[in-house]
Amino acid sequence: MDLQVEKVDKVCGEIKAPASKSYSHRAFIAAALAEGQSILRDPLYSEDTLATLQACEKLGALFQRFPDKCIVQGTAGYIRTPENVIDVKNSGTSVRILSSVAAIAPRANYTIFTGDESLRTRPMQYLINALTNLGVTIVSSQNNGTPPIIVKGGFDGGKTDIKGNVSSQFISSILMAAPYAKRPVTLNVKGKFVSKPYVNMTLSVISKFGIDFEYDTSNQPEYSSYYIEPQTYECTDYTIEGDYSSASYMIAAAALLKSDIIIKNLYEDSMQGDKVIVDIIRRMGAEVEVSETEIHIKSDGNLKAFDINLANAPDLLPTVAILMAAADGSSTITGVEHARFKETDRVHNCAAELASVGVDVEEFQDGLKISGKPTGGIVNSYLDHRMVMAFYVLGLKIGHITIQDAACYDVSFPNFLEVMDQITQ
Ligand SMILES: O=C(O)C1=C[C@@H](OP(=O)(O)O)[C@@H](O)[C@H](O)C1
Ligand SMILES: C=C(OP(=O)(O)O)C(=O)O
Repeated sequence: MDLQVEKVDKVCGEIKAPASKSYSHRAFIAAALAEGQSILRDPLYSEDTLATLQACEKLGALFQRFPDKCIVQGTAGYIRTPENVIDVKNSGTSVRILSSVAAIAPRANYTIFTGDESLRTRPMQYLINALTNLGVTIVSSQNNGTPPIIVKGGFDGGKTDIKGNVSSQFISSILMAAPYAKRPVTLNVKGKFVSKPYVNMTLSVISKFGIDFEYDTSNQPEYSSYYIEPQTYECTDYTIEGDYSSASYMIAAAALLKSDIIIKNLYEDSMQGDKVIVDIIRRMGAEVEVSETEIHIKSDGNLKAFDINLANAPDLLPTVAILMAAADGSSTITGVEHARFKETDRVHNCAAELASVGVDVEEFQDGLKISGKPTGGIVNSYLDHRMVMAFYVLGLKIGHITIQDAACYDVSFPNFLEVMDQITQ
């Protein structure tokens, strides 16, 4: 499906941000690992989070899905080996976190994870190495460090190191499965630690499900250390907060256009790194009032250039790139080399597609230098949900944008188009 986007004048209304993708993945997995019945309130049912939910069902948990909640009968860690391979489609979070989880299945059985063409390029080697040191048998089927991944049951535990510069999902993965290792697990994250807020989100979820852990981050940037002893996840009643990454498209539209909009379900004390989008639009010139559970944005649509490091918020790269393209002057994004290993190489593809709509862009290894002015044109989405949603917002500002292969916003934000229609009427 191609999307034709035309200019609109203003953004207004009151809207609820969709539920967090990252918290939904973690809540589904923690509930699947818990003893007893958990209630997960306001979860996100998108293509990615459903990939995790269905994988957890194949590993033995029972899910009853309702629009506003999900009731999960957990496995208490006694997971079973699926009858067939598990296809997690486009979801990096699923393949990364569930690879460690599959290792707690009974010994001698194998779980196989695969996914779509993009997923089969996602790096896994650091996780494979770190789990191997913990007594797990795990291989990349083609021996090239990417999925398909084959995991044998059996997670001994012990001590392992991992480099933190490629994906925090490797660290979240080991932390989520560690309580069911035979022995305590010590995980040292070495060197640069990108996307760290996501690891803090993992710790927050496992702690809500009764898991105790210790950590020491005082030696950063050399290393950060995590320690978890054998224990059982407890069922709980857990509410999933709104998603700043998904909301970033509404927030960006509000900053770029004349606006007066309230976005609910965004928590002021959220641990999400992508919360920085609020500071970004403020620095660019929008007026933002933040209260405990919502934000109120007003803008005249004129934005100033600025520079930012997005190492802790890589999913904002496409959103911030289009904001910069519409701003006056020249702006720079740094710290996002790891965004090259997402659904697509987002550093390169953002540069290519901004150039194709008339923007001056310079690409470097860890970021982009961007100076306006976009004129419009045809945008290749590379089947990447965030490229679709970001360029859609740019289209609302400048008009005359056609986005190819645009249906993939389903991956994280199934009602994206309805929500955008609602606020631009
Ligand atoms: O753990 C998570 O939920 C995520 C971690 C981030 O990945 P990296 O840690 O690979 O940067 C982020 O890009 C992804 O969308 C979700
Ligand atoms: C990178 C993303 O997700 P994942 O790693 O789960 O595929 C994303 O949602 O932008």
